[in-house]
Amino acid sequence: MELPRQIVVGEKNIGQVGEFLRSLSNPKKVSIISGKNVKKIIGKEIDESLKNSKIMAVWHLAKSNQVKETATIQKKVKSTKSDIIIGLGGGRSVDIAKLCAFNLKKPFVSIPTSASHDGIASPFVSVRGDKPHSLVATAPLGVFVDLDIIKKAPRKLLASGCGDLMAKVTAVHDWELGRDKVGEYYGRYSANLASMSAEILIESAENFSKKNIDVRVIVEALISAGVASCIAGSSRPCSGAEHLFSHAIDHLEFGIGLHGEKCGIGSIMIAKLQGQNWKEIVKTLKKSGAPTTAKEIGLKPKTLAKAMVIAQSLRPERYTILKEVKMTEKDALKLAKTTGVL
Ligand SMILES: NC(=O)C1=CN([C@@H]2O[C@H](COP(=O)(O)OP(=O)(O)OC[C@H]3O[C@@H](n4cnc5c(N)ncnc54)[C@H](OP(=O)(O)O)[C@@H]3O)[C@@H](O)[C@H]2O)C=CC1
Ligand SMILES: O=C(CO)COP(=O)(O)O
Ligand SMILES: [Zn+2]
Repeated sequence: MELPRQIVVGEKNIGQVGEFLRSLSNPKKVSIISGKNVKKIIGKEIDESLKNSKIMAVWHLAKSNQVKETATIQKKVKSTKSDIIIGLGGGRSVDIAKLCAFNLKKPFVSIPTSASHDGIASPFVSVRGDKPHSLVATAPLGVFVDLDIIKKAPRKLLASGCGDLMAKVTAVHDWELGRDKVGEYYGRYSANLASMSAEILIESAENFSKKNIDVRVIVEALISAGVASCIAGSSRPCSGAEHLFSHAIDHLEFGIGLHGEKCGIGSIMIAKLQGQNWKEIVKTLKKSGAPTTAKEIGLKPKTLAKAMVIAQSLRPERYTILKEVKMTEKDALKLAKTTGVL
């Protein structure tokens, strides 16, 4: 089992990123994989901090995490002979850096600029191929968070992270089904850790308002969920049928909604199928500013229904509640209507 060695969650601390890297493994040269928006916002501060710590930085800007583009970036990163590979940004940049670091056998450092997903501290990379799935890569050696950057990021990204957290309610339930119905390995500790990340959000969201959202709680819960995956050795505690629903939407029509938005909406419907308290999920998502309807993310009823029908086939080996129901498009539409998703 591989776990992050050092996790720093601070406020207005981006200027200390150079010191953080020095204390971690004293690199001379680092490759930073990021996106153009993120570089524009914090590129200067990072360059300055690294310069002060006498670390040379090479930037690589990624537009997509498609296999071809990732391979091109990896080639460029390799040629720099960097000591550390940093993923700076949302899930896309963090994933690309994680994969490059793994393939090039270099340490990986995660510097999320949005709390939009739980890949921040996990060893997994979501891969876009014929059938979406996650690859085991490397857990980050270090995770460095500046909450001030995350607070200033578009609110939609934070809300997406809340959707990815609500997914743990249904993912852990599916894991229990796998244990009970097909004798699958079930790690109680990692399951409880993942459940706790969702429970903490459910409790905290009671006090959320538009102007007052506890960003630290959300970031810490996402990190804990990633650590739960490290301990489990798979994304099982964090990804169940609600993730399959999200992957199925991407499979049918790429570009709809953010990852966590789709997972959050999926968890409402999957919780209803599981006989869990789906209304509590809706309440928490609403309090967090996350979408609870298909319309809010531009998801058409037809795509929703098809996604629910094909979801389980995308990962047949992972037992979920969808194995226990014979889902038709008509059933899916009914489910979406009874839960207010449509
Ligand atoms: N490995 C894992 O376990 C997981 C991986 N994922 C993967 O992560 C990806 C989704 O991540 P997500 O974060 O939702 O989306 P993206 O990484 O695509 O980020 C969405 C947008 O937000 C921008 N952004 C990020 N931070 C800031 C900021 N502080 N201020 C302004 N803009 C900002 C990005 O800018 P820019 O263009 O500059 O990058 C980008 O345009 C998917 O590819 C998914 O497969 C999701 C969940 C788990
Ligand atoms: O998004 C994830 C966990 O939140 C990763 O899950 P997958 O293994 O389904 O890609
Ligand atoms: Zn997820």
